[in-house]
Amino acid sequence: MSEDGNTLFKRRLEALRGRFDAELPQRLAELDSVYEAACATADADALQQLKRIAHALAGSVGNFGYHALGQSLLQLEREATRLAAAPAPPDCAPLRPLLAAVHAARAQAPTPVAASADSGAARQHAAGQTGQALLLVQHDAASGRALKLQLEHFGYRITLHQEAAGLAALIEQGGFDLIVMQMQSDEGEDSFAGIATQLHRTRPLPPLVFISDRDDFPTRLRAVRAGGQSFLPRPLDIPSLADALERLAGRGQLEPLRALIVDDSVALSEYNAALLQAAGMATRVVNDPLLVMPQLREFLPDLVLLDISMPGCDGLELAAVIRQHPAYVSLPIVFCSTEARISALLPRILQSGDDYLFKPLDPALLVATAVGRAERHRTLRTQLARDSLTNCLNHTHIKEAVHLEVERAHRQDAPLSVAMLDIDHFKQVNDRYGHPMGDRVIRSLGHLLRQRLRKVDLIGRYGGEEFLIVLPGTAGSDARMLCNQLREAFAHIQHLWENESFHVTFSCGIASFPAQHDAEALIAAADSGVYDAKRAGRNQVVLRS
Ligand SMILES: Nc1nc2c(ncn2[C@@H]2O[C@H](COP(=O)(O)OP(=O)(O)OP(=O)(O)O)[C@@H](O)[C@H]2O)c(=O)[nH]1
Repeated sequence: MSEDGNTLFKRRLEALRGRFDAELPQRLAELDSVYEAACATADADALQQLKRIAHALAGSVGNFGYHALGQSLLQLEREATRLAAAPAPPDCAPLRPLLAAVHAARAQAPTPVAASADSGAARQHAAGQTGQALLLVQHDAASGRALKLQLEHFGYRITLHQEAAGLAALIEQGGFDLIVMQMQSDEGEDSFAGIATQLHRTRPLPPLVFISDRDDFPTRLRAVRAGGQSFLPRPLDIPSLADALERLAGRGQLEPLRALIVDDSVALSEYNAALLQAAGMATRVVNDPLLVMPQLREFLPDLVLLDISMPGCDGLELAAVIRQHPAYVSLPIVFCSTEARISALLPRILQSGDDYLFKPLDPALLVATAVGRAERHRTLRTQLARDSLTNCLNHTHIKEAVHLEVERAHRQDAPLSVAMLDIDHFKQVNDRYGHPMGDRVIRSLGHLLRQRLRKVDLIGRYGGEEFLIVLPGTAGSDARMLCNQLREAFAHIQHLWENESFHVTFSCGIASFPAQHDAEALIAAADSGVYDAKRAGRNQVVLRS
């Protein structure tokens, strides 16, 4: 985390503690009054309630620095558990000194809240961004400008640099996500690569791709020694370069991991959310276990962090209900509770959960566990949901995404557009240049869409040479403008085959919610828009009303 990020994070935790401090007197007063009721009625149910409140508080206070208070609450909980299990009407007298100890511990000043969740294991999950910054180092002005233009079609923000002078300073100054560098220039063999080699010895460079006029072993070795992670010989195939850049930047994994936090304590769940957000995760908090199922469906978490002790439905019961749904059979569930409770329930916890953490939660352990589990789940789910040629969602999953987004648009009363893109005269591409070249053209369109669309947009390969994109919050007229930009960018991409280069276009149909009211109607209308665009001459966008 950067200095600023860390300061902001600390401030946020302090603010959460401020809220927790403000709520604490009321929670302790509630404990007192349940204790009074338990004494007056000698009722085991009242003792159970006392136990539950002490347990919930013990789980939260430690995270806000009240360690002595947490310990005294645990002792109170233990004693209440013992008394509630006694066969005779319970005698509350042994609880009085323990309750007094709770109030005494409350008077002790808390220790500062955890400063940072950063640790070796707490890796920042790369944040997504459109328009990655790319440094293009090309000696030859004309080919540099042409390459700049081609890469801009894919959505990269390009800085073109043409001389050895100033190159080291430019790279050292930073701010580039990727570097594409020509190996040879007329200033001498490897003049650029020599600079990269010097820099590479002293610091990590951004992912670096070399382009070379020569393709022999010594040249490739020099590229490796200069820190090059990819090497492409000329004549340069632009989609292959774009593929290499996407692979190096790991764009397939840029969407943040999602954690659903289920805990009846508002303060504790927000605290945990702040820790996970600081580690790059997107979070959603649910304080009422009965509201979890719709949130699972809408938020599609990569992990559920589940408190065990909750009123109405405890964490173990909730996990069992979640597992009844085939879609959530492999969703990681991490339970949280106090050590004594986890130890007692371990067999049941391991039956429906994947891991468990003791409260108060250790921030670094929480982050490491959550990120690690969520990352594995995401990788697995991605492999199942993605089309292997393009790395876009496959047919089933993009259709499912349309259904989910239509539901969301209904709920939020927000616009939504879907667009079907169908490559023009694709049979001719295959017939003339061969099937593998056709595959590369399909991949380049998938790549362009990933680069140019927002993170919230969904991209799927609907059929052979057909893509379906889902644009939440986007009205039809805006979608038409966007698809026309995509259409022009794609039409400008130069595909290279042997010594020939060629261009390909697509036709596009758009349909929007609420004019089309359900997912099937949207897809059908977008499809008929494609049909109209083809009939009108191809390489155009048709918006169906
Ligand atoms: N290379 C490649 N070709 C594919 C793939 N899937 C489908 N195709 C081919 O895509 C072509 C689609 O052809 P058509 O549906 O006749 O349409 P078109 O030639 O694109 O013509 P219009 O859509 O009318 O512009 C067929 O030749 C399919 O074999 C694929 O994964 N890779």
